Amino acid sequence: MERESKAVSKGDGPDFPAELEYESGFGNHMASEAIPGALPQGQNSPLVCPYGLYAEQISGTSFTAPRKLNLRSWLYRIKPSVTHEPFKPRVPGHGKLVSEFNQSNSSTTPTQLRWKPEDIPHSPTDFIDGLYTVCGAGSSFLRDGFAIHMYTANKSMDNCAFCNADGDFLIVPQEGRLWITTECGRLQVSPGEIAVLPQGFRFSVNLPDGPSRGYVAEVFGTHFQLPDLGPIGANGLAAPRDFLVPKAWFEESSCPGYTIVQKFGGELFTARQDFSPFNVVAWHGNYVPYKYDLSKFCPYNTVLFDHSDPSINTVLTAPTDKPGVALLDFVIFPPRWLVAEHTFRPPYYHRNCMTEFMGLIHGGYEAKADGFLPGGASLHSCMTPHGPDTKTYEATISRGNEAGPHRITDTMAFMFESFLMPRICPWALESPFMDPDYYQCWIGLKSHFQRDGANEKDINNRNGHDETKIGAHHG
Ligand SMILES: O=C(O)Cc1cc(O)ccc1O
Ligand SMILES: [Fe+2]
Repeated sequence: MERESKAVSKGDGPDFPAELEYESGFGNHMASEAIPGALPQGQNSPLVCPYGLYAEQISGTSFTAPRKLNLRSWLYRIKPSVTHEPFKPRVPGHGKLVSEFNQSNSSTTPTQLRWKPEDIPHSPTDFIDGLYTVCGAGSSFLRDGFAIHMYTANKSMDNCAFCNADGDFLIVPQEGRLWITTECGRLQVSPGEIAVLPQGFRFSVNLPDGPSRGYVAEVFGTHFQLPDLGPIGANGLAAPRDFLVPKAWFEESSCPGYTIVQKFGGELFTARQDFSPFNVVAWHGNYVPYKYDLSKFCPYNTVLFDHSDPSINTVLTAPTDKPGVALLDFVIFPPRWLVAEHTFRPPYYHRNCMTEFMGLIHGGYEAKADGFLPGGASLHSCMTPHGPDTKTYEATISRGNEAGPHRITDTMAFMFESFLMPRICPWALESPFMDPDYYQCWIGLKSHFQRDGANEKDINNRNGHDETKIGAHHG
C-alpha cells in the first residue's frame, strides 16, 4: 500500500505527494493493493471480489500469444470501465494526429529535415490538444507501424483521461514535469526520464510546472522490450530493476461530466461518465505503465579504436518478426567517456537502411555544433546521407590525434530508429520551425584529399602519437 508523504500542490491539477513510491522491474508479474486484502486470492474472477470490487482484465497481447510474450493485467475497481455513455467524435476535432500514413495525410521526401523547438502555446493547451504527429509509417488499423508525435502544452488535463487504442506511447519529456495518473497508480516523470503508457490504459497528464514540451513514439501491434545484450553479457545498458511501475492508487469521488478521450485510428472520440477512471483499488499482472530514468543507463562503448554503432545505446526496442530488425528502437546518447586512439570520435558519416528521428533533451549533440537545439528534432530517412556538420568535422580534425579519455557532459540526445520508411505530416513540413537551411551545415565540407597523404601524416603527428600519451599516463 502506498504511504502518502505530505501532499504538494504545484501549478494546477490535483495534489500529488512530494515523492511517490514505485514497484520495480521490467516485465515482472506484479501485484499492488491500495487497501490490504483488495486482491482476490487464488483466482482472478471470484463470484464476489473483496470489498465488492469489479474484476476487469486488460490484455496487451492476444489471449493466445506465447507465454514469454503474453501481457495482461487484472484490475479490481469500484466501477468497471464499461460504465459510460456512447463514444462520439470529439468536437472540436484535433486534426493533427495520424495513425495510418497515406497520400491523403502525409508526404515523403529523402531530404534531411530539421526543426527548431516549437514555441509553447499561450492559449490554454493540455497534453491532448498539444499533441501532433510529425511522421510515421504503417497503420494502427493493420496493427503494424509507428508514429512520432511531439507536444507543447501549458495546462493540466481537467476532468478527463486519455486512452490510446492505437498503440503504446513512449513519452520523452523535454521541458516540464509530467505527473501522470494511470489506472495502475501515479507516475512523476521529469525531463531526463521517460514513461511508457501501453495501449489501452487510461491516463491523465498534469503539468506541475506549466510549460511543457516533449516527444512521443507510438508503436502499433507490438510492445517495447529490453534489447538482448549479446556478448555484453548479463548486465549493462538499461537494468530491469530501474524500470519503475506505479503502486495501486485510487480515487472514489463522483466526477460529473468526466470525459474519456479515446484515440482510435488516429481520430479522437469522447465518452461521458460520472466517476473517475482512476478507481482501481488493486491490480496484478505484467501489463503496466512504467517510467525509467535515463541517467541510470550504463553505457558500453569503444575502449580502443573506432566509433561504435548507436545500437550499443539501445534503451528499449519494439521488435518486428525479423530477428534484429526493429519497428522502433529507442536509443540515447548520454554523457559518457570517449576513449579511443587514432579515431574520429564524433558519429561517422553514413547512410542507413533504417530511418533516424532524433531529439535533444538538454545540452548539445556531439555531431552538431549548431542548430540542433533542445526541444528540436531531425529526421534522416532511410538511405539519406548525414553525419557531423562542417564545424564539428573541422574542429575534430584540427584537434588532431586525441588519445585517452574525454568526457562528454551536459547532453542527452536520443533517437527513434525504425526499419519502416516514414511519411511526414504537412504541418511538420510547413512548420515555421522547420529549418530550410539545414543542408547548409554540410555544404562547407571541403576536400582534404592530397595524393601524397601529407595531411594525414600531419594530423597524426599533431599532439604526438596515441601510444606516447597513453604510455605517459601509465608511467
Ligand atoms: O546520425 C546520428 O547522429 C545518430 C548516430 C550516432 C552515432 O554515434 C552513429 C550513427 C548514428 O546514426
Ligand atoms: Fe545517423
